[in-house]
Amino acid sequence: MSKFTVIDHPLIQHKLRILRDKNTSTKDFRELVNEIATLMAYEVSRDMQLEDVEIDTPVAHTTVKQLTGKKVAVVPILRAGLGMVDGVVKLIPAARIGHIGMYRDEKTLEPHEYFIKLPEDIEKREVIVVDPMLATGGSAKDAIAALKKRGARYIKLMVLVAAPEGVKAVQAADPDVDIFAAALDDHLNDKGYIVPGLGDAGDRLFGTK
Ligand SMILES: O=c1ccn([C@@H]2O[C@H](COP(=O)(O)O)[C@@H](O)[C@H]2O)c(=O)[nH]1
Ligand SMILES: O=P(O)(O)OP(=O)(O)O
Ligand SMILES: [Mg+2]
Repeated sequence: MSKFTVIDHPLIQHKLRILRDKNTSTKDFRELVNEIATLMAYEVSRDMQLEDVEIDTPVAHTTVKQLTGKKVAVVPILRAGLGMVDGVVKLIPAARIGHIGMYRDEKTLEPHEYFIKLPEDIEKREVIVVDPMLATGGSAKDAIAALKKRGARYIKLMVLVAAPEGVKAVQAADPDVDIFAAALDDHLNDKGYIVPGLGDAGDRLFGTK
């Protein structure tokens, strides 16, 4: 089974507290989503490979570490995942960006894919799928399936708020995909919203409701 990690750093928890508040403005919501994504990316990239290289400091010749290994692709699930991209790219500036457009049918809660565009060499890259909310898990599972169909092999899922139902669903479907969240909430309500959650992340990010 894949790993599920809650990154509960105090700064992340504090920023998430503001994000959840229904009175937080669209502007602040956007900024906070990016800030939390940056802080989470630090932990999500912890297992990146390093190699030894020799350099000269102004004082001595020495052996130090530098990044090696797989390059990264960040793949937001549209729309809401877009809000996390800049935050991750701030830490991993060479990352390529793919996009997967997905909306949830409000009644059935089934995800529907409407757009996909990925870096050509996606099979060689470590892929970080980003979406603020993991609710039923349907959107994440379909996004991961679409990535695997196109050859992606090294996939991580990074969300802000997860519901137990979504974690269970992704772990069952994709035991090779580690999941990182800033919080594990209580449950889903009958409309498929995470409780307590933060509402519809896409609408709050883009001010569409
Ligand atoms: O509280 C919520 C729950 C869901 N969303 C949006 O839906 C998808 C994830 O839903 P799944 O049921 O896991 O497919 C996610 O992309 C969000 O955009 C939400 O905003 N708030
Ligand atoms: O998953 P949805 O339907 O909430 O999509 P969006 O992220 O566009 O709000
Ligand atoms: Mg939405």
